[in-house]
Amino acid sequence: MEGVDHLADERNKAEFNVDDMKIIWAGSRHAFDVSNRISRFVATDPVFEKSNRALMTRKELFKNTLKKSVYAWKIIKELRLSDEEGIKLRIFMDQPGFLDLHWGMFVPAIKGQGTEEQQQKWLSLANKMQIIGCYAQTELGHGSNVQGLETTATFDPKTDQFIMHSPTQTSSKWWPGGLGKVSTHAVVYARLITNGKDHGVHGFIVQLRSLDDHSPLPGITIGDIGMKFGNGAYNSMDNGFLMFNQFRIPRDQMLMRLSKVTREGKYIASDVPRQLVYGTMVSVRQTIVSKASDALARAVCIATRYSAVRRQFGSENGGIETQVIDYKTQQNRLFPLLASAYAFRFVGEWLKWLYTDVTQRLEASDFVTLPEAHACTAGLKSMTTSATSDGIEECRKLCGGHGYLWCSGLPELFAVYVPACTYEGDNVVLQLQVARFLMKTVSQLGSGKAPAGTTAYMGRAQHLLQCRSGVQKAEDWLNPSMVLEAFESRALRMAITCAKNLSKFENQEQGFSELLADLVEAAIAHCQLIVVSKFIAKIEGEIEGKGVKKQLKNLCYIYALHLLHKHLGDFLSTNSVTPEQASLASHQLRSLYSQVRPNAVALVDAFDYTDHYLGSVLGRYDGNVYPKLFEEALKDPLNDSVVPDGYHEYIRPLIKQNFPSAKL
Ligand SMILES: CC/C=C\C/C=C\C/C=C\C/C=C\C/C=C\C/C=C\C=C\C(=O)SCCNC(=O)CCNC(=O)[C@H](O)C(C)(C)COP(=O)(O)OP(=O)(O)OC[C@H]1O[C@@H](n2cnc3c(N)ncnc32)[C@H](O)[C@@H]1OP(=O)(O)O
Ligand SMILES: Cc1cc2nc3c(=O)[nH]c(=O)nc-3n(C[C@H](O)[C@H](O)[C@H](O)COP(=O)(O)OP(=O)(O)OC[C@H]3O[C@@H](n4cnc5c(N)ncnc54)[C@H](O)[C@@H]3O)c2cc1C
Repeated sequence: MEGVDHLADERNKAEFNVDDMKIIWAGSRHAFDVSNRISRFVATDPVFEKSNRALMTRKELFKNTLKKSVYAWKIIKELRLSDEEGIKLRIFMDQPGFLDLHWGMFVPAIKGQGTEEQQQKWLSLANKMQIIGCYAQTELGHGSNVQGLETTATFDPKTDQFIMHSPTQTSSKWWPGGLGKVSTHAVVYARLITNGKDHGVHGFIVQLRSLDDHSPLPGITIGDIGMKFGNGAYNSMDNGFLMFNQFRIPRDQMLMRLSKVTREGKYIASDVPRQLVYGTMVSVRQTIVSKASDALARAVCIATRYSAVRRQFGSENGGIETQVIDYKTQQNRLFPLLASAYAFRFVGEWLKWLYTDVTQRLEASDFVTLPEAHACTAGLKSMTTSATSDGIEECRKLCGGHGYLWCSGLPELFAVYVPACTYEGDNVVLQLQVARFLMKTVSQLGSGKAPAGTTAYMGRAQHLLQCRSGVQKAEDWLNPSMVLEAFESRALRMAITCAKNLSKFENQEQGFSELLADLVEAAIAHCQLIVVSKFIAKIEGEIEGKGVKKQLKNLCYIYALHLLHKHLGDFLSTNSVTPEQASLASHQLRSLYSQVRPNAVALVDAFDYTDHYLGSVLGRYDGNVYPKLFEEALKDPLNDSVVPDGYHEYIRPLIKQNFPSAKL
């Protein structure tokens, strides 16, 4: 029934004020207002219609993305939207495209690595979108191993230019978003060579296409790398390839904030760590964590609303059947994902703070917290994107058969989201960076240098290696210090075991290679501890709103205890908990599920997503699922005619068995 709220009963059950929770989810009243206003604006503007994109050809989809992106930019300029509003507009537009890379990587790379002069020149063009840029780092042969990139930038002192060259097929740039068809410029990462000496990978601003007719400049071969996973989905993006044939750029287009090449060809390295050349990746990894909570929340919102609408079994005497959300199995799969969405939100907020702090320190030439910022952004990017990808797929299964329909919104969400496990650093490669950081921290224990920040717990190694969990009854698992201690002792013991095993090898690098799998597990345990501890810090802080804190506490303990349950092997093998304590945790978890159940729909309403953004018949706000599924089915082009195209050619001859005789 149109206009009826089929989920009204669910909403009436809520034991907290949803509007207050919306503010907590958004981060502040101001952030909520911006998000709410921009999402409604996008939802009502026909240019941002997206329901038809799965049926578009690649070319149509690409052109449609251009149209939306340019329209978004026009709105940003005409309405004088702030940066915050502009970012929200792009998010709610919900179609990956060149704007993401221009604003998300090209501009930040110039800001982070360009001199004041370079920033003035290039940012004034980029900020007005008079040039469009992308981030060209990955090559056909190397992505993870940035030091293995092959593209060269050789200084020619005669002409005061760099010669950009792709010496092999594998040195072709391959993957950069926006490169294939749109970008006029790129920040290109290449090996800097002066006087025959290789100084490693540096960034260069390179013009790729004519600003008059968009044709590639002579010496440049460029194109799109082809279709990617899923219909619609990430195929709106022109990920590209690029080869240079002795292509020349002026010397002042090397990004020279971190190191310089003089007119004479002298290389001057500054005294800042060389890793700052990777700074753009660190900044994007930080934003990806908040985006993980967004994507997971979308999937969970769809699965929760649909689970409340969907009924199967349990009818007595022809009465009403059971809502599938009432099955404990459904709750055991769904509620930890709901809790994870909130957990990633709060750790994302904290990571933003950490990133801002390290940026300010770097400006004051304080590099002390850089390794921790790198480890946290890498590890949390890895952990949250892996959990979110798995979570979206789980939500699809939670919606049964209808979850597999395109109009559930879940297949496309998965297809767009899953490459997050790969871009900005393969998730395993990133956890290995965390593992290196942990091994270094462990090796310094007892040296008088106290571990700080997220590894401060390692400073209590003596206690954490010996302690036994004090949990005696199920409710003890609602005690923050008991939960934290279990996670800390598990993480520390896993790290120390790795360090001990490493020390058995004469050659540390060989040992590291042998122990890769264990090291990744230890890194994940450390990252999960960070997320749990930041959630606990959140619920221990001031939280306004009727009943809000209680809900967040429930979600926090669901998050922690489901991890304990999922990684029980780690907790038991490190003696961080006993089997009896683990079974008390399962008991507590079931009780928490019962407390969340009446609040589940309201907890996903707090995300404040519009039906446009969700793009899901199953997740509609009004729960009016079945008539809308029919409407969607009838829109399919196969239903344009009752008798399908091909009937006379194939079906009729088959039925009548009168096809021409086959010849061998
Ligand atoms: C109007 C519209 C408005 C707005 C639009 C707005 C917003 C959009 C915003 C953002 C976009 C958001 C989401 C993205 C969406 C889509 C995706 C699109 C783009 C994707 C782009 C990419 O993928 S770019 C390419 C990414 N590539 C990688 O990530 C490569 C991964 N590899 C590496 O990072 C490194 O090579 C390595 C870290 C794995 C190893 O490096 P190496 O130099 O070999 O290092 P080691 O020898 O191992 O270590 C040396 C020491 O250096 C330390 N280290 C390494 N990296 C860093 C670092 N980054 N920072 C600090 N320190 C670092 C390392 O730990 C070692 O330390 P030691 O102490 O041990 O010596
Ligand atoms: C949708 C999308 C958008 C992208 N956009 C951009 C962009 O805009 N700009 C850009 O420059 N790049 C971009 N990329 C490229 C991306 O950054 C790389 O694909 C990514 O960094 C992974 O590198 P790779 O492809 O070389 O993977 P590989 O490193 O080849 O990984 C293959 C396998 O090897 C494993 N592996 C690799 N090294 C190790 C190791 N040391 N130890 C253990 N296991 C290892 C990995 O875990 C993985 O299982 C994009 C990629 C995608 C999918």
